[in-house]
Amino acid sequence: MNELIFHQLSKHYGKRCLFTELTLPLIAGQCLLLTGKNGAGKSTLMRILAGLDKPDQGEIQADGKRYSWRAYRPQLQRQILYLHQQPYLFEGSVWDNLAYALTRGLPRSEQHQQIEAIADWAGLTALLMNPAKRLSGGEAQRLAMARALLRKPRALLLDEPTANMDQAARLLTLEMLEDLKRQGLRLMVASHDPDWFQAVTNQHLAL
Ligand SMILES: Nc1ncnc2c1ncn2[C@@H]1O[C@H](COP(=O)(O)OP(=O)(O)OP(=O)(O)O)[C@@H](O)[C@H]1O
Repeated sequence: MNELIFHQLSKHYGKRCLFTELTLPLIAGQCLLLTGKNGAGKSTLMRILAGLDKPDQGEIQADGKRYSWRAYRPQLQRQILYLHQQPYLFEGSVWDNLAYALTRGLPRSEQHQQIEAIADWAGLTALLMNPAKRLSGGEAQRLAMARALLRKPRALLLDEPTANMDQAARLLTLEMLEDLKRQGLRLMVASHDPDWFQAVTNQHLAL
């Protein structure tokens, strides 16, 4: 059993309702596309799923049991990673940023192997010793994805992942998302440009 379903999710700010009693399954190997106009609540919803913001109410059905959002919050923060469209990168090199995501106490050889493998996957090998803060928008987004994957999440939530990218970088991102689906990861993509993500989308939620 490998289920991860959100039930009865609601969020208001004052009198304004962003969403109410939403049911939302995150399915292994599938991508859910999230659309809605500016201010519709896409980022808020993703931050709630990742345990970063509180809903008014909500429950999680995970692996055969049902939990309140509050009780399951620590697991959400570990299992579901939210990537902002302008990823926060630490001072230091690309390598340092990747190393930061690895479990403490990992043998040095294992650490090197994991960093080199993920850098290769994300097309960052030639940039490993470069300062992370000097990466282009597309490179920074790929580093953020690679760093998140080293934490072995159950789901990755990407907020406008291709904003400010050129055509080649967008295509590369799509290929990476396809590959993550093949590996069985749950994906959610918030975008104002749904046509771009049509090929990787399995479900569509419009807020
Ligand atoms: N802490 C807060 N207090 C009050 N209102 C908030 C708070 N955080 C967000 N909002 C409001 O909630 C609404 C939803 O914001 P959110 O960022 O989730 O929208 P979005 O769909 O991601 O928008 P965009 O497409 O512009 O990124 C907005 O009107 C925003 O101003």
